[in-house]
Amino acid sequence: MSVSARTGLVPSRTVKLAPSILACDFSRLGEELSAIAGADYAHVDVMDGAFVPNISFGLPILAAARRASALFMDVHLMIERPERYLRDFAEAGADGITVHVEATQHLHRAVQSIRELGKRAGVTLNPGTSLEAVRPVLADVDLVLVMSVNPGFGGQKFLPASLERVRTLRRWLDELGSEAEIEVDGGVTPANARALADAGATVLVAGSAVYGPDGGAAGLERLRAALI
Ligand SMILES: O=C(CO)[C@H](O)[C@H](O)COP(=O)(O)O
Repeated sequence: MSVSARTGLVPSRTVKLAPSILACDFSRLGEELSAIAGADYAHVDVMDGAFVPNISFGLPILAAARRASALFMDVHLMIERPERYLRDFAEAGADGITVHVEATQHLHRAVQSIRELGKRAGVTLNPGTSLEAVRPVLADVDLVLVMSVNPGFGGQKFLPASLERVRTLRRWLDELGSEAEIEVDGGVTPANARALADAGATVLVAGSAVYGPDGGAAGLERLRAALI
């Protein structure tokens, strides 16, 4: 394994890359998914216009992506009361489903339902929400997603306080002996990818840093290079 140019240390964890299809050209969804075939996950951002001030897409687009690609579909539900739709998203092709702590009154039940559907269960929280909100379910989840922008839009600037949040979560998970992933989403670029990995992130989501304005996913290799 390579030595980090920034820290001089050997990273102990492999970092996965999860391009967000929110930034792709939807008129060419199949090609845009093929362009990221070398990634680890396809990140699928579902927004309802209520939990976040934007509407992205829903079940039919996930089902189309599922038909077009064998990639792991990493579905991030930015919707209110996600428990209403967990089965639908599982049946439409999700491999992992992540719900917001702010969007449900029954977090354990939502996580349990995702696992009962045979899917990887994730929880996430907005940048302004205390990390303590996820602590009660840490032993029961497969992934914690740290939002490093306020959710709702791609192309926003990374919030630097997210790095400390990743470090704290990594400590809490290590104390529990948990193998859960720590995923980071929002404003991830080659300039901050290495620091996030060193802080303990194991999955990096990136939209605008992967997909170019004219399509294609040249940014994927730039991100990978930044992690060497
Ligand atoms: O969840 C999201 C927005 O709510 C997006 O996945 C995220 O913002 C990625 O986009 P970018 O890499 O362009 O910041």
